[in-house]
Amino acid sequence: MTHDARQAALSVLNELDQRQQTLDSILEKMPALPPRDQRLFHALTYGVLRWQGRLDHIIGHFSRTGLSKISPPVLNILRLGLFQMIYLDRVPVSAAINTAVELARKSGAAWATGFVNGLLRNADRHLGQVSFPDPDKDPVLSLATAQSFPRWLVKRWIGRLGYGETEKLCRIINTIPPLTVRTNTLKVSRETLMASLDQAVQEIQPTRFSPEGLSFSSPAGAIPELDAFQKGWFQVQDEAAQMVAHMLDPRPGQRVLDACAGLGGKTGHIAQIMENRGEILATDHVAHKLSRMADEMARLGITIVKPHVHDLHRPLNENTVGTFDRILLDAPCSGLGVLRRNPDAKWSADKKNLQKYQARQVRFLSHLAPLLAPGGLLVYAVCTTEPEENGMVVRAFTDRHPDMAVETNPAGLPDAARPLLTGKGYLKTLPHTSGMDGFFSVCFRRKI
Ligand SMILES: C[S@@+](CC[C@H](N)C(=O)[O-])C[C@H]1O[C@@H](n2cnc3c(N)ncnc32)[C@H](O)[C@@H]1O
Repeated sequence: MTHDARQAALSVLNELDQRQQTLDSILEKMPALPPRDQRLFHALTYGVLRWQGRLDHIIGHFSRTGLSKISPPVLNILRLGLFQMIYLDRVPVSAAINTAVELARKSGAAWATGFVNGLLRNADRHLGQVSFPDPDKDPVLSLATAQSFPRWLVKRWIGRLGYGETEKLCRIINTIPPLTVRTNTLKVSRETLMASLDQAVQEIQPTRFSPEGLSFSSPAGAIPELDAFQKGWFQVQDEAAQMVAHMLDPRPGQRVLDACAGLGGKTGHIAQIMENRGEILATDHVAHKLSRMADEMARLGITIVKPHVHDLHRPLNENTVGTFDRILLDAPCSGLGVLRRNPDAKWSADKKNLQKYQARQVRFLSHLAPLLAPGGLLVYAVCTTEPEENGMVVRAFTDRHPDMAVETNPAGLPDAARPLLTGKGYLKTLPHTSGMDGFFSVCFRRKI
């Protein structure tokens, strides 16, 4: 991978076009660039993915060749150039165009150099002439184009939330999300952590709903380089995600199953609420995630977590793993509530198939229910607010498992977060109403 920020961003965008990996998984494998290049790389990659739909509309206005006929790498070069011209004040227009032309030259297609140069110079002179679809004539197309979202998603949101709210939601998803961390209360208090981070970050403040959270902007360096991180004083976690372990209400000394533990964001939180006493079986079907999770637990000073590779398409064997007082299913989902952090997911056609996610979630819940001790609690959480993955999963699950009842007033939830509960006991967050990621969680109690 090159050290040049623009070339690196282009490589990542081209790799995403192969549709086999997510942005997160590509970035994980990428060596870090020098800090200044890293910031520009980040701004370019995330910015282009956020604004891709709008950028394409503008490119379409100035191109005589239809977008589908432009080769994907050249289209990405145009998007990168245009993005810098429109959204990055600190990059002079001439630099945006010249570096795009240079990328085209290096791409090997001789014709592309003149095409990129001509189109971007034309766009610079006549940007004001680009018109956008009229919201009165076609609200879906208008919002989808202006705010850069796929039409199917805007149509679904306007149908459910109305035009005005959908516009607010789209606007906030296109902003850079706050950095939020959760204090590791096994090692430090939120106040001490806040004081220790004060010099290294800007605009630091305690979170409103979570008792352990802090949000801030502009850290001086990469998060893993901060002294407080190296001491294991916090984990990076959005405030909405910080609600989930509280919904589960784990107690010291209990047996807990974290069934989709991944890299251990919720596992660490559960362990700290349990005061690092008891046992957490942390399962996932990806072994290397669990080995990173184990390193993460060591950093946090947590000793009660046992990683266990398991594919939840099969039930866990009760004779081997036993029963649990608490079970968390932080389920794989469409992720449509976290598009602000994962803008590449906007453009994944796979996300349309919500029935596929729903069927998997109901199946996983059904495999976990028999492992819950009578009177025990099971939390189902997803980072999406689409009904197919929220209430419809709850109904399908409780229809099949009449012994499981929704806790309408979960005892572990902090008082400050109670206003986020619906009358049915669902905890729902949306970025445009609370500033948090779009999350859904619900707590079931086993009656017998
Ligand atoms: C939402 S993520 C979990 C995030 C994690 N709980 C956290 O807080 O950091 C969902 C997890 O489900 C896992 N997963 C997906 N399919 C699975 C399966 N068939 N069996 C077990 N785990 C699965 C994924 O590897 C992923 O880590």
